[in-house]
Amino acid sequence: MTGTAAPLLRIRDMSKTFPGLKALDGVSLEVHPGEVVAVLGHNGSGKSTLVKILAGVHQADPGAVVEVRDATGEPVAGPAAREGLHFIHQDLGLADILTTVENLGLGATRRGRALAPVRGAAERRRAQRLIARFGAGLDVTVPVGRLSPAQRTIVAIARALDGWTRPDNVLVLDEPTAALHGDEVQVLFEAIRRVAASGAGVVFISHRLDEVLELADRVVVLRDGRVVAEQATGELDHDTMVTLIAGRRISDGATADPAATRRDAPGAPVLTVTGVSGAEISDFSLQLRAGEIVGIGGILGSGREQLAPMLFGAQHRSGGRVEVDGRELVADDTRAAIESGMAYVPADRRRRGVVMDMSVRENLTLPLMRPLRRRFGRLDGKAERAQTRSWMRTVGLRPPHPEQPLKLFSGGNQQKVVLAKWLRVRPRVLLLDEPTQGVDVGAQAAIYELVLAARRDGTGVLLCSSDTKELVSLCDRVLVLKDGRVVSEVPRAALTEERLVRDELGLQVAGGHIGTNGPE
Ligand SMILES: Nc1ncnc2c1ncn2[C@@H]1O[C@H](COP(=O)(O)OP(=O)(O)OP(=O)(O)O)[C@@H](O)[C@H]1O
Repeated sequence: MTGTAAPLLRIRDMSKTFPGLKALDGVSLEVHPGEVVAVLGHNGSGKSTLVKILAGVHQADPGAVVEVRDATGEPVAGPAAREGLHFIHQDLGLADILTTVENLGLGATRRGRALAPVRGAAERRRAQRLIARFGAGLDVTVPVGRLSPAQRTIVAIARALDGWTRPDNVLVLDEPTAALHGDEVQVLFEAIRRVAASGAGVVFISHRLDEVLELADRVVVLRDGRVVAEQATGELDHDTMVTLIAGRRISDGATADPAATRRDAPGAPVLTVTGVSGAEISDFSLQLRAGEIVGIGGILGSGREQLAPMLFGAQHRSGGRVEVDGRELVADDTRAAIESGMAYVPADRRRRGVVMDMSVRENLTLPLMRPLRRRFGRLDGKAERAQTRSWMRTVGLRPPHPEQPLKLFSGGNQQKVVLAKWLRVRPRVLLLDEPTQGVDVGAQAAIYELVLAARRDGTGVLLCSSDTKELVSLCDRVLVLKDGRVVSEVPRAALTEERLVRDELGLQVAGGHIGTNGPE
């Protein structure tokens, strides 16, 4: 709905200059009551910077105007204006060492109950109720740092909505669905629609264009910090949005066909997993061959999120065997896994993928220095810099500044560095967890190309993804997990999104509508 009422939020002429870079350049934007406005743009286009300025994390350059009004059109000033804006940031802003109960308690703190002690059972029940609204059953008493990315997203959403006080507020969500499965996304969308229907305004940032088409009334497209388009969603389709974001026509990579890029039939087994068990995983077995991409699908809690870290040794496994090229790996030993030729690109890049204070060059070089060593063990700086430049071009890093610490890059650009870092070592086995989470359509296509190239080189790829479109695009076959066990194996010929969703949810074939996707 695009109301004619006065906007709840009006931004005019917002710019932001970081040293050597103009991240925002004269951005203007309005959000009306009941309206969902999507802000789109390539990685590094300035979306998060805009959100961080609204949240008071960064200060805009002089001259910017931000007006917050209530439903009667009256301007709201000072702290009340800030209280009228609620945020879910890309990094979720949770305290990892605190439990869900305590993180939700922090929400209470903001609303003036700072000194109220966390009242054991009552607070726990309140936390469980809030979380249950999002269809998630999670242990609200363990530190949030031990939850999966999707579970943490749900805690952040519950916290933002718990802080909701008035219908004329504005909810700002920066890529809230990046770690969520389709089913969980629908739960979130229902919550967002309820918020908008009550008269609030919503700003929604996402790279998932189908979701934008489904949820948003209007899109505002940023390119290199400027607004380059503003249009009602009803006038747009997927391809037009891709073109507006990239500034040119590109494929979004969703049509990648692994069969077309196959060099040979898959080779010898590179990864053999037998009867592996651990948290949320029971008796998992798999044989992954050289030059094969095997997908792992499953909803939140299916075990999908635990599998890759468990095989890599980053998460405890209580039984079973993992062999790379026929050699057994010691459980829970990531160093042994790396030495065996295994590489792992985690979903949660901020915590496990990279060293944020190090530069792009250092992060890229870190896992494999041997080829760059010269006499007396010194690194060949020239070769290192050339290699860094080449990888930056390959993944389209923006801005192309090899010496800049990783923490100063946008989320999507950080993801590109994590991927490049592990592809550089040419692993035997590549474990990918949500590899395109948070990356823009152009980078997604580039990442798919890199994964297919790794496979052509004989790498065995295990692709764990909540994105069924991604699994269908890339995989030779997909194993679907449910309640920690493999419930189906879908070969390439039978691979469709509908089939995967059906298996992931454990749905029965109903009236021939679902599951009529050809032979197995
Ligand atoms: N603290 C900072 N210092 C220097 N540059 C920064 C800082 N924060 C962000 N930038 C730069 O500002 C630009 C905009 O980043 P921003 O995080 O807003 O992008 P984004 O559109 O949210 O990208 P993504 O889709 O990858 O999340 C990027 O080039 C980024 O490297």
